[in-house]
Amino acid sequence: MQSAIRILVAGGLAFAGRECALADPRANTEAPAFWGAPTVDGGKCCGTLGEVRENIDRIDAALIALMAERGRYVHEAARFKPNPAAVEDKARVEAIIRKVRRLAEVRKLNPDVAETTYRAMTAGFAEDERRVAAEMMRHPAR
Ligand SMILES: C=C(O[C@@H]1C=C(C(=O)O)C=C[C@H]1O)C(=O)O
Repeated sequence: MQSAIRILVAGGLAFAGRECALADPRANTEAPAFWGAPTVDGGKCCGTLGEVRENIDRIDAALIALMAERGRYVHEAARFKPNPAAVEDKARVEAIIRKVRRLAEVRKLNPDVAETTYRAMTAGFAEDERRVAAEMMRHPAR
């Protein structure tokens, strides 16, 4: 009796797993869309989740290049701070947040996404700048 129950449960789980695999787009990035029509590039994109992700990967590479350039200026900013405790500038961060929210609106990007990203980014950059400032204090090259 118990083994019959075990077989039924195992069969049910296997069936549910198969259903999930069929419905789960992560299992097949070449499957057609479930809903709607393509919205990007004048309706040319995208036919598959794979195509969506190729574009996201291309944009991520460009964003990282821009972040690296931003990072070089953040390191430069450390030269104008007397010590690591003086690195963080909350008023400047709030001004940046207001600016990027406005820019996002113009570009039809959800301003909340811009704000969340920039709060994380400026916190990360400030941490990095503190490390650079501490290094400068240890080895002043004047
Ligand atoms: C780069 C600076 O230092 C820190 C990093 C900031 C940033 O990532 O934009 C902004 C303000 C500071 O917290 C700066 O003071 O401008």
